[in-house]
Amino acid sequence: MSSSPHAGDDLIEELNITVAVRCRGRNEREIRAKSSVVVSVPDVMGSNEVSINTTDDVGITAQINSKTYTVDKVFGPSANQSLIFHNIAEPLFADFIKGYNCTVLVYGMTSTGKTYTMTGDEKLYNGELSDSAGIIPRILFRLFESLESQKDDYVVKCSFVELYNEELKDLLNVSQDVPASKRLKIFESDSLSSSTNNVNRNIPRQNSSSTSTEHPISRVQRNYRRSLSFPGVPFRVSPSQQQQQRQQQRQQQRQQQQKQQQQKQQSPNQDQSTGIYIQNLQDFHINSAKEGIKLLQKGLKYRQVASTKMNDFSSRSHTIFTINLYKEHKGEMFRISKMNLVDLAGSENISRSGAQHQRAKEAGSINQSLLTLGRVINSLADKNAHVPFRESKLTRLLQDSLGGNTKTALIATISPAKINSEETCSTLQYAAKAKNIKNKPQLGSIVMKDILVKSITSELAKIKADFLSTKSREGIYMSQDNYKELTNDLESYKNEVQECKRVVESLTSQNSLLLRDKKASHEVNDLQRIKLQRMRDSVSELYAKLEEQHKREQEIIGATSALKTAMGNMESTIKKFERREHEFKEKIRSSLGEEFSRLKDTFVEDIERINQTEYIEGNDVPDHVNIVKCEIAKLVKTVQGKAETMYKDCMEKILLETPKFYEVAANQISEVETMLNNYHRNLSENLSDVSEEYNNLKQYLTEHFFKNDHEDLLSSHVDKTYHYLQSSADSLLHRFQQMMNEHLENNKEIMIKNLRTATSEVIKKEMNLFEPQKHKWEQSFEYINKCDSLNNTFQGDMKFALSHIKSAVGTSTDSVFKTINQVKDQVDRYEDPFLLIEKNGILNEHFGKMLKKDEILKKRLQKSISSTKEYVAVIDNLRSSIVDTVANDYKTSDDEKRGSIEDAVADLEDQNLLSIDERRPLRRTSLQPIINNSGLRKMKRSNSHSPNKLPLVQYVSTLKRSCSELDERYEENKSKISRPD
Ligand SMILES: Nc1ncnc2c1ncn2[C@@H]1O[C@H](COP(=O)(O)OP(=O)(O)OP(=O)(O)O)[C@@H](O)[C@H]1O
Repeated sequence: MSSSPHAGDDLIEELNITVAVRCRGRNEREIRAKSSVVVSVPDVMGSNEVSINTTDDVGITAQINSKTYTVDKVFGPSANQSLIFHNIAEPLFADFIKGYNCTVLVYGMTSTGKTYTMTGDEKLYNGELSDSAGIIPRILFRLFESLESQKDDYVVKCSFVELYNEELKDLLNVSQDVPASKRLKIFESDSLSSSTNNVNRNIPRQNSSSTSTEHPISRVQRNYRRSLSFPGVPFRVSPSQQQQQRQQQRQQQRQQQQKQQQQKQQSPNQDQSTGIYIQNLQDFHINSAKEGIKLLQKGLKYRQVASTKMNDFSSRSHTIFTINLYKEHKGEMFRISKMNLVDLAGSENISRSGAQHQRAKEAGSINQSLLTLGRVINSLADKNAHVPFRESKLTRLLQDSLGGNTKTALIATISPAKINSEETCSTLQYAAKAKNIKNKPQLGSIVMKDILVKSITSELAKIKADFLSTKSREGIYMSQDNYKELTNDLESYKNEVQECKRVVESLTSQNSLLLRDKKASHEVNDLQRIKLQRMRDSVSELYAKLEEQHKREQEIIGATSALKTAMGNMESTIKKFERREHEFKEKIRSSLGEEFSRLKDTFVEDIERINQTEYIEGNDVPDHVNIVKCEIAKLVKTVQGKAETMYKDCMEKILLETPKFYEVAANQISEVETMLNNYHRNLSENLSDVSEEYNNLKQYLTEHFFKNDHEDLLSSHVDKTYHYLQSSADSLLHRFQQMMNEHLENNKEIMIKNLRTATSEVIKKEMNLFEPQKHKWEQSFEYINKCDSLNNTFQGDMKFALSHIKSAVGTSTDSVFKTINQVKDQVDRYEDPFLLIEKNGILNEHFGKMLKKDEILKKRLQKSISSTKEYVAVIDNLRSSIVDTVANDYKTSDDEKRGSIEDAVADLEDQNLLSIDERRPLRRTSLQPIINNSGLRKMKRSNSHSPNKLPLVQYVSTLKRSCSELDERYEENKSKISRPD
């Protein structure tokens, strides 16, 4: 709904909304995120411009590319609460005291310090505010300071309303299950007057712009139950009291109608506008700042606050703390003014704030209402006919403050960090826009003192009655109904508490689960963000590549079109050249073709003739070669003969020496053989002696050794022993058993002694017999030694003989080698055949002749070839002359055509009309003298200076003349060549 103009507006001065920007320092989150500062503001204050660099540029470029917004005042991170209050709130406060309705709004992204600015630290320390106290507590203190310093009477009331998810809530009167009739509703004063029986409709609304309260008197009457001295403790009213009240109301309505009439007369320009108020919202009387602070604290306790990713204590609702002031005005009247202190919930990027479920719903609602507020600001700034106030409750509530009749100040709070730059830009944009909104501030309405006093008195009377009734019931301090209601309430509260506890428990467990989910989703989000960043990077890279590609394509397209044009030009030129070429070819073919072919044939014939004749005439080289061959053969034969002789000599010598050598060797071998035989015989003899002795020994040993009969000796001894034993036995026979051992013992030694003697005697005898054999045996050893020495001698003799043979063979070998070396030396001493040939006079003579003739032949050939080359060069020259001439002939248009003529000549060459022989390339330089001498050079020169002056016929005749000249020179050369030197 747009604010409609009213009669008398012309008299009211328009005033722009005061817009300030407050930029806090980077908070911990932003520092942790290493998000740079992109907002330029003064440290404290002193400028009205805010710049923000949304690009990645730095330095001067950053300054140039930054966006700048102009507002009324800018406060930096060092601006404290007191400074903000003095600069923004205090001027409005002065107006508020004067009787104007005022509004202070804080607007901005979440966590930028809206609540800090508006409320700050509201607690009291020894009855004093802290430095961090915000605007509301400071205003409350300032208000009572100011009021108490003045003599004027006053009444101060406060209300605190919250707009949460598009639902209004009285933060000072929080009760569960509020009946529908008691719910807060936004009303416009006109609609109220038509839809309700409220006494207010009959009360003159000198200024009905009050947003939270209708006319104070009606408010007093409607909310009579409220205690003035104990705000927040609601009183119940009995039906009889209600009846009584209704009667009083009706009476008062009548009185008010009369007063209204009077007031209209007093202030005809007032009460001209429509107003917004909240039905059922309770306001509480306060007598001091402390009471106000208590109300504020009570309301804040019920405010919707939650922890979000961006702010640990994020306000999830919009709140309006209203101070209503009834200030004595000209004795019997009181002027009503109000101060609306609005703390808006922060706009937030749901994906960044990590809001889910309830938080996301809240954020959606907040964003929606802020969006509407933005649209309202835009419409007002652009002075649109339609302003969408009705699109949200927030804008409806702020209808009087934006473009209405209040004095308004807007504080836009911003973050300096780059991560919030998008939201900061949006906030600044709205702030800058809001600066253009014009309000028409008007003084508040007036109420008669007696009405105010009466309403308060009646309210007090009700309270008093209540007290009296409770007192009369002894011990019961409130009415029975109230008591019952309270008991019921208490029961239901108990149940609710139990219920709540259970809910809290389940919510706590849910919360822990949700927190876990939140953490996980944060991690996922972080990953996604990184991925997104990477993708963004690659997309920007691709864009850059595309850009480059596009540039190249443009270049290629340009080049292609240039080429096409060039091709078109070339094609036309080629066509022209082709036509001219054709004509030229025809001319050349007809006029010069025959001449040149004739000339070419002549030269070819001549060259062949030269080739044939020069090699055949006087070619006696084979004869000389034959002679040389013969001489060489003779020499070879001589050498062979000498070699054979030498070989024969050598072989003869070898044959002579070899038999002698073998004779000596044979003699020596036979000597050795004789010696060998002698030795062998001696050895055999000795060995046969030895073998004989061996045989003898063997025979003895087998036949006689220990086989000699010594019976006599043995029998004598045995007999002796037998007799002795017999005698002993006989003597001892009787005492055999006693004396046997003694006897044997006694005779044992004797027996041994006897046996020993007998044995030694036997051995002695045997040894005597063995002695001759032993002697022979020892002799056989001598034979063996003899044999050995003989053998050694033989070996030595053999060695000697063999070494002799060896030396004899060595001598003969040496002599053979000597002979062979001699032969070799003789062969080596033969003369070098080449030297022989050198010395050979006949050979040398013939060789000389051959070389001489060869020289002559070469010279002749050289001359013939050079002459031929000259002729060919002349032809080449002629050809170029033709080219020049023809080119000159065609030089009528431009020089470029020369190329086509050259091509034509090349074509003629291809057709074999101009070239003599491909295998002999022509050089113009070698024919320079001829060309210089011929008339062609002159002709060429003259042509080059004066094109088109020599007609083709004239040229051909000159050509013919040159040809005949050439013929003459050729004949001359030919005769020179054929003439032998
Ligand atoms: N200028 C400032 N100086 C010191 N601290 C500040 C300032 N501004 C904000 N803060 C601090 O930043 C935190 C967030 O501020 P506050 O709750 O006021 O933000 P908000 O804009 O109200 O956020 P939301 O919209 O989520 O309610 C608080 O702890 C507050 O103390």
